[in-house]
Amino acid sequence: LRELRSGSPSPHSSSSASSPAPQNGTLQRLPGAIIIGVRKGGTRALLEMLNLHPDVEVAKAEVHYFNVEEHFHRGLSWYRSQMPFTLPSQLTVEKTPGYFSAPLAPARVWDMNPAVRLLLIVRDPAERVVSDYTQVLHNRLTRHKPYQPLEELLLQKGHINPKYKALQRSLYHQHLSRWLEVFPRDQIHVVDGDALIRDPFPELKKAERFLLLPPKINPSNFYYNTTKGFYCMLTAGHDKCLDESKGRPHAPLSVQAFKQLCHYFRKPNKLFFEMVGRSFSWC
Ligand SMILES: Nc1ncnc2c1ncn2[C@@H]1O[C@H](COP(=O)(O)OS(=O)(=O)O)[C@@H](OP(=O)(O)O)[C@H]1O
Repeated sequence: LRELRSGSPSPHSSSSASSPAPQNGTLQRLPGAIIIGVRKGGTRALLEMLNLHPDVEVAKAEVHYFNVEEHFHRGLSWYRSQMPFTLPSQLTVEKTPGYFSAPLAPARVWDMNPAVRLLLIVRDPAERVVSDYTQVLHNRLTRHKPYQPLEELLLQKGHINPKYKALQRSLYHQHLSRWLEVFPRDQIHVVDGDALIRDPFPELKKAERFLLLPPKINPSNFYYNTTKGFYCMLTAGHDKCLDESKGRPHAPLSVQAFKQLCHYFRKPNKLFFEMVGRSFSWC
């Protein structure tokens, strides 16, 4: 438990677990838990909701340490400097959805701390593709860059184009198998992102248990915001919804193309269900 809380590095890593600059008895510590993905799975919602717990402090921005070479080569002291200040009893959590599909990330995370707890939040992979495209589209429109319609990227001569990056990011079994080459299954907790949208509290309870945290998150920490169309958070009189980049209207896709997408994911989903030992009611 102590190792989990302090995020102690493995004997192979060169730096110590906490920064040398204390602030009111607090230090910056390596994370004891990381939300590794998936992109557009609900990683921000999960991080902010875990942050409701008094024993949890989170890195506000995505750190991209294990998946971006330039960051990784800055070393663990740089990584630690991106973390919040915490007391020894608190758990530091960071989220970078890009870790999940980054080939070198599993071994690098293990080298940092083989006892680190990993959270993976998944969502219907077909919906995730549309969400992923919608985000890229939004970024391109904001920068006045040209863009292709989703259907053009997704289909080639009427068939699913397996080279489309957003599609590949939804092949959860492929990415998870790399993590399972390095980490034992029980060190990776799978969160149902669709369930988190419908009713966050039960998913948060399970995550709390997995992280060995005392049960402090309550149903009263959540309320459904009809304007936002999502659950928002309430703590100590503060009301917090995620920003407008979360829960955007999705880009249009024909019913036929969406059906093809669902069909395409049938086999990969089955492999993923076998890997995690549970199934999800995806399209
Ligand atoms: N409570 C609450 N409020 C708002 N949004 C919520 C919430 N819970 C889950 N979600 C879903 O989170 C999706 C975005 O996922 P991520 O945060 O992982 O996206 S990102 O990869 O960091 O860009 C986002 O996906 P889209 O709806 O496709 O935008 C949301 O559906």
